[in-house]
Amino acid sequence: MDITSSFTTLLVEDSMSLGALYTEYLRADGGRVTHVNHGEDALNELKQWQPDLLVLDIQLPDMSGMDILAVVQKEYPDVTVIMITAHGTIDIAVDAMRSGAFDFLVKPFDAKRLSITVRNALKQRQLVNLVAKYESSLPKPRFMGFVGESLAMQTVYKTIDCVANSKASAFIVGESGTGKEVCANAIHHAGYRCDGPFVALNCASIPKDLIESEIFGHTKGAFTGAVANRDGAATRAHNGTLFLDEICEMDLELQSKLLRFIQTGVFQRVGGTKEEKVDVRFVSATNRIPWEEVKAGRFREDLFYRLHVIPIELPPLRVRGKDILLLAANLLKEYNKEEGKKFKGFSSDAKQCLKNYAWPGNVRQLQNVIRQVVVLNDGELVELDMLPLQLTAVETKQAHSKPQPELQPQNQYQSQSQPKESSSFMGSIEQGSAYGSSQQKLDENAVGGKDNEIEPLWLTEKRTIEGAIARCDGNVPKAAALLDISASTIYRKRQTWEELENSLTTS
Ligand SMILES: Nc1ncnc2c1ncn2[C@@H]1O[C@H](COP(=O)(O)OP(=O)(O)OP(=O)(O)O)[C@@H](O)[C@H]1O
Repeated sequence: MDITSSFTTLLVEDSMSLGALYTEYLRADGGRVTHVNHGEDALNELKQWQPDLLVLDIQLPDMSGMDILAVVQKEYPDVTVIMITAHGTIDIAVDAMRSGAFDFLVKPFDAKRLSITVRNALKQRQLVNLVAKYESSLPKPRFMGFVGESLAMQTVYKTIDCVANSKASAFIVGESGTGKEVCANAIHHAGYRCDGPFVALNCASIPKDLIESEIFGHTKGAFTGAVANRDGAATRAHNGTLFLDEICEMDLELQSKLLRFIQTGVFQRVGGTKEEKVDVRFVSATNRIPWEEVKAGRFREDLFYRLHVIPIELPPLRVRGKDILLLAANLLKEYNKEEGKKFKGFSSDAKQCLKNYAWPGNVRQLQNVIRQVVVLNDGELVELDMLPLQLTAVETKQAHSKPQPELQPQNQYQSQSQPKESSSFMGSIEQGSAYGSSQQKLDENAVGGKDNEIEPLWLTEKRTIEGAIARCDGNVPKAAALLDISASTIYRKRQTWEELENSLTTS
């Protein structure tokens, strides 16, 4: 293919006669040329369209070609610039190349000289485009805070790229710990709103009677404790992104107020009388199945359609193949650094175990496991017996068809190669006696005794979680934070326990 067969050029040359001459040269080479003779005109043209080549005289009546070059480098980096210089300004032309111009031509030059420079410039453009195309077709191992090169994650990255510059509402679904917040952040930072604020609001962790004021703000005296006017998330997110995490946990009454806000961008503070208008892009997330919530009457259908414009599904870690080891290796490196350890990698048994495990808590659980291994062990290679018992026990991907309980944050992570006393590095919640006895049962089972005392895992988990809530004086969000799970996970689990208990009493 002839690379010069069709290219567009903006020629900026103040001399009418030279402009006409260069236009003729460029057209003879196959270019479509627009000629202007003032810098201001050039900048106006560039606002309307971007040529393949900008052939730019350094000395212009109203400004220097260097000023235009600076604008092009910043705002239109894909435009290739060739500077035209008189003998006395060669030094400036050299500076121009340092600042990103492709080449320069010294006046006077003939058609042949111009043609060679243009061909070189077009050839370089073609190569740059080819490399960019090739690079974009390669799987990306990292993307805007994500680590992962599986096909499933490449699809997520592509979707984020496509939606980032749109104002359409995005709705992220995925199990707990799959990276929904990372995704919301990526959508914000990859788009034109990146210089604006990113405001995240966890609808599950804010008490019901405070959430309206958290979103819309309040006026002084609106309720007991409202000692001053306060901006809500809606105001703070103006010109940016409002991330509504755990949206399905939102109270139905508030859902209707949110619907109006989403439709109009207009809201009123709690206790206020004035309407305020903001420009906000909405990104929502849930680890529930949103349509099921609509069918169950817990999530308004009209709100669902407003928010669920661009759905993004984050795959669970267990279906992400080689991402498990890629993430594990990255985390090992990171935690090594933080903990001053020297691990270089994983033994093949350990790798196999990590790959086979079902990861019900997804990336967050993997983080916890690797952190635990690094804190509790020393050496160069992570061996199988350094992994928590839970991983080396029976649960495999095949056995795991739906989200399972999160890993317990304490002794269940106990490394088999370490003494028990060293296991409380996460010690935000002390070991409850019920939890302690269940660990004891596990240990007894490990040495082959008292099988009849083993209870279902969900009961152990329930005791641990309810114990943590009791220790936090009934504050579910606080307990969730200390257990390193989300509040909605607790609510979901409570529902499941209830169902299990009901089925046990009826059977
Ligand atoms: N692909 C990934 N690469 C690197 N880190 C990740 C990835 N996915 C998640 N993480 C990390 O895992 C942790 C959990 O991620 P995040 O909070 O975004 O999950 P989530 O789906 O919002 O969970 P939840 O529903 O429980 O709130 C964070 O520390 C995040 O940085």
